[in-house]
Amino acid sequence: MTSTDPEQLWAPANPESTQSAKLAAHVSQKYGVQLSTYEDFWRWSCANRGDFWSEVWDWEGVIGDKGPAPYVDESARPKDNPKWFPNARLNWAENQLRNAAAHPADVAIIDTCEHTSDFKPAPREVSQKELVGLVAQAQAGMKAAGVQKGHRVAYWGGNRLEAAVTLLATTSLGAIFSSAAADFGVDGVIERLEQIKPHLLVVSNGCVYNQKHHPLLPLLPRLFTSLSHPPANTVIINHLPDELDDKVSVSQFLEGWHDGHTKLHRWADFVNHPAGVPTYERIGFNDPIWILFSSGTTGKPKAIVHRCGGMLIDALREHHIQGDISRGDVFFQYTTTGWMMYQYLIAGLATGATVLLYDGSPLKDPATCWNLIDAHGVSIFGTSAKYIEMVSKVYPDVGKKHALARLRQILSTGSPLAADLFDYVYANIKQDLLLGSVSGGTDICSVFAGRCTALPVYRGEIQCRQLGFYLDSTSSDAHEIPGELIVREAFPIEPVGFWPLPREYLPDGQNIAQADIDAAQARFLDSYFKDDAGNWYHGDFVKITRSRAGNSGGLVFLGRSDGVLNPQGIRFGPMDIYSVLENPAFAARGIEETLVVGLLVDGGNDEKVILFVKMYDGKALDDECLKLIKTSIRSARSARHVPARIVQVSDIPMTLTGKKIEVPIRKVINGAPVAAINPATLRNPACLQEYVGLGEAMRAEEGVLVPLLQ
Ligand SMILES: CC(=O)CC(=O)O
Repeated sequence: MTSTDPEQLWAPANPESTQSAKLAAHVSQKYGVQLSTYEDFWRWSCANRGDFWSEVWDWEGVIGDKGPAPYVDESARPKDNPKWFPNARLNWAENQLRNAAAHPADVAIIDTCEHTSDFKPAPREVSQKELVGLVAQAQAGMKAAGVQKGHRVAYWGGNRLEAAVTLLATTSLGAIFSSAAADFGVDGVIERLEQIKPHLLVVSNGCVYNQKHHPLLPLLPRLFTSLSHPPANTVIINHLPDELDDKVSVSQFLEGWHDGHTKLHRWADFVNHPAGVPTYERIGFNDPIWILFSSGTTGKPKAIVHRCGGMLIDALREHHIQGDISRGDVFFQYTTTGWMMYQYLIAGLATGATVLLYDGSPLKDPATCWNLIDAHGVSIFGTSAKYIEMVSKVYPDVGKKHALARLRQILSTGSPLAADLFDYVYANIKQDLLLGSVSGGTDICSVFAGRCTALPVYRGEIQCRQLGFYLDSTSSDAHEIPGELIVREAFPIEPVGFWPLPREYLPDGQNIAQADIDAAQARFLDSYFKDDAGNWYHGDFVKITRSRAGNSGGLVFLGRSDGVLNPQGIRFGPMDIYSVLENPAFAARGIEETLVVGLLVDGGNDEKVILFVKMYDGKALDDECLKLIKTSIRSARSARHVPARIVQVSDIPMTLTGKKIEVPIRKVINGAPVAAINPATLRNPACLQEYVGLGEAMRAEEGVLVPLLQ
């Protein structure tokens, strides 16, 4: 330990009893190697990729046929996107439901949602056996509707039981799932469905958020008439009772809507088939399983297709081997169906744990998640860094108000977790738990920098690089020096490509133009690969620390790599600023949200750091607050980090998944047209125009006469 090492905040009581340590011992013995530390194991897993992932398959008892070795071409670069387990056959849903046979009465899913004064459904507990039956029924409905391997099934609605059943039934047939959250605007949904042309749409009649009913049915006519190929069948789920609100009556909608293209069904009718056990169509490891859309802000959303086998074995690596989640655990990840954390959550079923679903606002009543944790004995709670920050401001004394008796891990993602919030969690929520800041994202539908139960937690750092991923920064072995996050070796959760995939994956692809397939694959290559070595570029700016306690190096994420700031040659990420300001002291001063970007000056040779600040209603950015911001940044970082301008704005633009958009706003304030930003990808596109005006004014004041970015 050196004086610059961050404080160790937690350490496992019994690291050798963790799954990762046991697997390392098994590998050491089997391969005659000595893997004494996590770092040894991580290095071995990166150097022996076929063997490592094959060991994960065996250790996890994956149901299916692994096929013979070799399991991957070890010489292939990430850019070659090699096929993994080329002869394997497996089914994702079969593996998620595999615990039903031995433990039919275990609770598989607890389905909960936000209440209103006139809508208070009790939590639904669904046993393993019941879940299998529900999937069999939904599968029968899908078969009757003609759904087959490779067809797309889309879901639009809340994170409720029927969404999970739809996902499981879709994948049981080898069909491809895609989902949009209930709060996605209809334009965003049109843009997604138009790209993937689903055969079947399952849609909720509405949901509750912020104690209000949000009906979706009124949006359906616009959706259907806008799609060039409306789904042949649409199934409507009564998540809100008909009588709640006359705008949401499913009966009226079913009677009133006849467009002749899509056939409407009630969920209850669609699944009206005998329960029993579904059939499982085993497909190839590299066959598509679901399509996620990236929250890119220019152009159409990227339709990222993930591979079946990778999604299965990597989730087991993540949840069981590195997270020690297993039967008896209750896993609650706060998510909507529009975020990749949805798949991350449902994949917890394969461990035998109970998965808790909650649909609604996590903060309208800030006690909500903590009440669920107490009421249902949640042991693993996943949330976002933003949520933890908000809780620290609006409901700080969680640990005094809640027992949190079984809680042993809190996972945080979505954006980097500031060091102060590590302190907050350990001081105000619970001391004896693993606080895992984790990072990955839509592009890989998983986590590749994250938690490991065998390792300590250091303040402000992600614990480790996950097994099987040769993560590095472009500053390479010069650890502690920030650089771009890259993956140096191929990995099995690399997406198959963007939709539409090459024809070998398209059973019904005869109507897809080759030019569209080629354009999608070219966009895929362009999105992630930019050097001759064929490394994967993830788009993050990161610092990987020296290894401590054998942890393979901790990671500090510093913002999107293309949002890197560089005033007077000092490179730093927006997170360096956010981590100072995301602090209850600033919330108390009225700061709600901030965004940092660079304004190019000196012909583009230099830039000035601009901090946009949104204040809570009725609060103004006064001189005292400005002074506090500057002095805090100066003392926490350096004088070079102090923004050249601090500007109050009415809103900070956010993607549908709640991410700030530094890169497009940087372009806008430097003169690029706002039309390049796709408004359907934002929660609050109306605020963009304000940034156009601010950009013009700032450029005029800085004497920038010609816009420097297009
Ligand atoms: C795991 C993640 O990285 C989640 C996200 O930020 O989208």
